[in-house]
Amino acid sequence: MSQEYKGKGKSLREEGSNVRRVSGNRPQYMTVGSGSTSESASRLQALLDNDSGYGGSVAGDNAVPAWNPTLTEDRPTPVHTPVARGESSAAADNERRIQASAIHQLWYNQHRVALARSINRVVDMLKGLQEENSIWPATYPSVQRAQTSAPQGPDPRPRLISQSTTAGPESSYPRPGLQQRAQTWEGSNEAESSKVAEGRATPEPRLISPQIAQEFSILKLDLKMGALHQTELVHSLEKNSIASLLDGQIRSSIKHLLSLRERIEDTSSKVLVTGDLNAGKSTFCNALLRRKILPEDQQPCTSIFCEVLDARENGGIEEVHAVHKDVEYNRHDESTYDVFSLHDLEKLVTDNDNYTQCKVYIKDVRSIDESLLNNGVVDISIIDAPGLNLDTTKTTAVFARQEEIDVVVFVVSAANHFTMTAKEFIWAAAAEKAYIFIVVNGYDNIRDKERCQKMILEQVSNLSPRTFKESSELVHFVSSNAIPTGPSPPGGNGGSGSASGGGGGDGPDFDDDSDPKGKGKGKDKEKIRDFENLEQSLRRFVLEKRARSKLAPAKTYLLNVLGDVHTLAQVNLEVAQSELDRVTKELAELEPILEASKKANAEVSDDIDRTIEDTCKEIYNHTRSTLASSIADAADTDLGVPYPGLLSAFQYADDIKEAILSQISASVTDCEEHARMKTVEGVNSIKQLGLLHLGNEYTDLSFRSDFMFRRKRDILARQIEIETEIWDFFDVSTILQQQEKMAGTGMAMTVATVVGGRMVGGFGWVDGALGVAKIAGSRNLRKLIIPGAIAAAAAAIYYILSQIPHSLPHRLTTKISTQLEAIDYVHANSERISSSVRKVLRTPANNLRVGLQRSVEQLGSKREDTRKVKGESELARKYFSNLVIQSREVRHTVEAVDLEGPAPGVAAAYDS
Ligand SMILES: Nc1nc2c(ncn2[C@@H]2O[C@H](COP(=O)(O)OP(=O)(O)OP(=O)(O)O)[C@@H](O)[C@H]2O)c(=O)[nH]1
Repeated sequence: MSQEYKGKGKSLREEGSNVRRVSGNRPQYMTVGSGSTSESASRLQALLDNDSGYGGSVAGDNAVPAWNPTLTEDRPTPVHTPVARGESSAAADNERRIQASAIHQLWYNQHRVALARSINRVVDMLKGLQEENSIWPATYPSVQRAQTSAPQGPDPRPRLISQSTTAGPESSYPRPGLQQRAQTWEGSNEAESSKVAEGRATPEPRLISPQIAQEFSILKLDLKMGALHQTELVHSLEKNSIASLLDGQIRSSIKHLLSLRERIEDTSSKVLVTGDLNAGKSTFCNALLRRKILPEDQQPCTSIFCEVLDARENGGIEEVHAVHKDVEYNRHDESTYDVFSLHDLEKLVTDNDNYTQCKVYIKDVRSIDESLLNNGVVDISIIDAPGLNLDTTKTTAVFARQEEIDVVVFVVSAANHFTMTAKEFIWAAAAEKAYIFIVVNGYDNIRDKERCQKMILEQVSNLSPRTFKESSELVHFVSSNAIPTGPSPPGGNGGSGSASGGGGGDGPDFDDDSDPKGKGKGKDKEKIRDFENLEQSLRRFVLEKRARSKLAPAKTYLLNVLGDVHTLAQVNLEVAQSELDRVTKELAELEPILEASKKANAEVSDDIDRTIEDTCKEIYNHTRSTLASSIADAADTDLGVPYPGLLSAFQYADDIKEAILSQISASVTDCEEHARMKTVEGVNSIKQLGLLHLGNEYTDLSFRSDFMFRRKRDILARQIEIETEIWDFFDVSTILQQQEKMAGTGMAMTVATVVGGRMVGGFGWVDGALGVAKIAGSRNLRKLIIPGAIAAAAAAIYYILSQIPHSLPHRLTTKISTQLEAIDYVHANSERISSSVRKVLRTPANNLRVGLQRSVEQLGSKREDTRKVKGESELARKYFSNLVIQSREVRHTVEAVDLEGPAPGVAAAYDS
């Protein structure tokens, strides 16, 4: 950094050469010296040369950008007008001034740097806040009201920020210029309709007390919409909308901070001279310049702002630049202004439609320790504003608030005191400028001077208490027209070498190069002395107290913005913390639920499988056994088919067949009915599982059991095709079976049985016949043999035919059973029924599985979301807790910049 100051060191080492250094576009300053600068003064000056403004402690601190290397250019050694004093006393005076000036500059630099560094930190802070706000939309505190209307039930959102925690001393430190705002808020709060309060049903989780909300000054969200109260508006907005509004406020705050930094780095100061119409503002400016530059008239004449600057800033050329409307003045761009000579000024300022302001470059005729413009310390320009009236009050007030205006000099007519417009202006300006320099002009017109002073001061105490506190320095009673002025520009107003005596008519008449101090007599002398006093005070005010005028706005703004940032950080820290607590709790609850859900998912899946398998197995077995026994017992059951007799035996066989088949079919239907019932049970048990594990999230599917087994009824008749054969009617085994059954039941053996049995049994019957023959004798036997045989045969035939109703069903059943076996009927049907059930059960089962899976997935993604929120909240908490600390630190630094105390150095130089 020291390199940046090489140039300066050189310029100051050239001290004594008494030449003005010209470097580039920078305003030029005189680097002068008496040649008799003492060692201590040189040391101080050298110290100043090397003073980067940061002191030794901050070498290498990258956070602070390099200053303009011309830092010390605004504090060269003042040159002095030789006075008629002893040479040694003049030299001592000179040295004292050099030292004082240097000390003052060191003091000034120190504060300036502290503030500039704080501005940098706050800008970084705000940029960080902006970034954070885009990731984690910051909460803007709302006013806490209608607490009683807040529901008492469980609130899933973070807890309220209690008034006691946020309204502590940390957050409510005094900040400048907030009184009015606080009143406005209080009034509006009271006026809030209960309807609106009721309408806001949702309790806002991040509330702070109205006091804190009122304190927002810089980052206050300015919403002007309809009749809704501002707080209501903020409240009714989405969090993201608030965040984007806040982003806008931060952005404009950063912009303002950067312009403030530019301003405090700017070495020049602007003095705005304003006041009532015809109060003598132009006369006062001319008196300050000791030249009749600005037109004076008994009628209001100044209609535009005239900024008087040192001609050195315009290459030493005296001229007027009339700035075009709606363009920004740039001296190097002639399209932004028109050039006029000084004597055109009168016309320019009185009758003007084309220009908004004039830049008047003049050569300063005064010496460096007398002149305000050319004071050797800082570039000063004087702005003569139009007289205030209802039209111009606002414009001028806006102008006065412009950042580059350091000092407002208010000219008030001693005869008129403060008019209403004057009061309005001062009130408005007081918000921005802590102090106003008041010139009570035309004092020569006042007879009872004491009374005038008393009344004016009383008014000042009401208008600007701080100015009143320093009224000896800031309120001056003068007669500007009594000050002798130099020659006016060629063709301009005023006369060469004569004082302006237009108003009072008692102005002294001095020669140009004569010493007015020496020639003024009596009252005039007094007036001149008063004016010189004013000049010294004004110099002090501008030069010495420029720390206040230039640095105070930066300090004020910094304190305000830091206060806002601090409050925002505190509120958001609490919000982030409660958010973190909430999600941590939520996560702690969620994790086991998720795990249980995963486990349940697997278990339920097994349960479902088991239910389906068990049901199907049971149905299969049941069907199989039912059908098997139904087929086997078909012949023995009452088929309900009456035997129509031998003639219809074949029809009878067909009927029997049909009856057997329909019996089997009926049995199948029974099995299906059973399966249906079991399916309903299965579906219900799956539903129970669903309700158990998914609760309300379970979506039940409507199940229509009557839709099951609808197609199939005549399948069996088509499958079985049995031809009735003759032998089916004579089923011997059935007959024998029948016989055995009868024997078993104790019935007597009939001949036919014996005969039939033997006959059917083989040739054994011959033996039987022989046996009978032996008993009956052979002759008799021979007689009996033929009819006997016929009878026996007839009996046997009869018997056999009579057995058809018994034997036929068995025979047919056997045949059907054989065919059914061949087509694996029992298994096929059992399989059909059970697989149909399986299919039906799979639908709710899959539905439940999907539901369970979805539930697990939802829980999983909820956990992910919660984890994300937790991560973000953690970062936000860290960020805001750092911000709380940082903003507090910077605030302490800014508070330590004491602009109120007496500025060291210069006072000693000018007090003498
Ligand atoms: N008696 C007396 N007359 C003064 C004094 N100062 C100014 N005047 C006169 O008052 C009249 C108005 O002075 P200006 O300087 O033009 O007033 P102004 O405030 O600049 O006027 P506008 O800018 O047009 O509002 C002139 O005639 C001045 O001579 C003073 O101290 N005493």
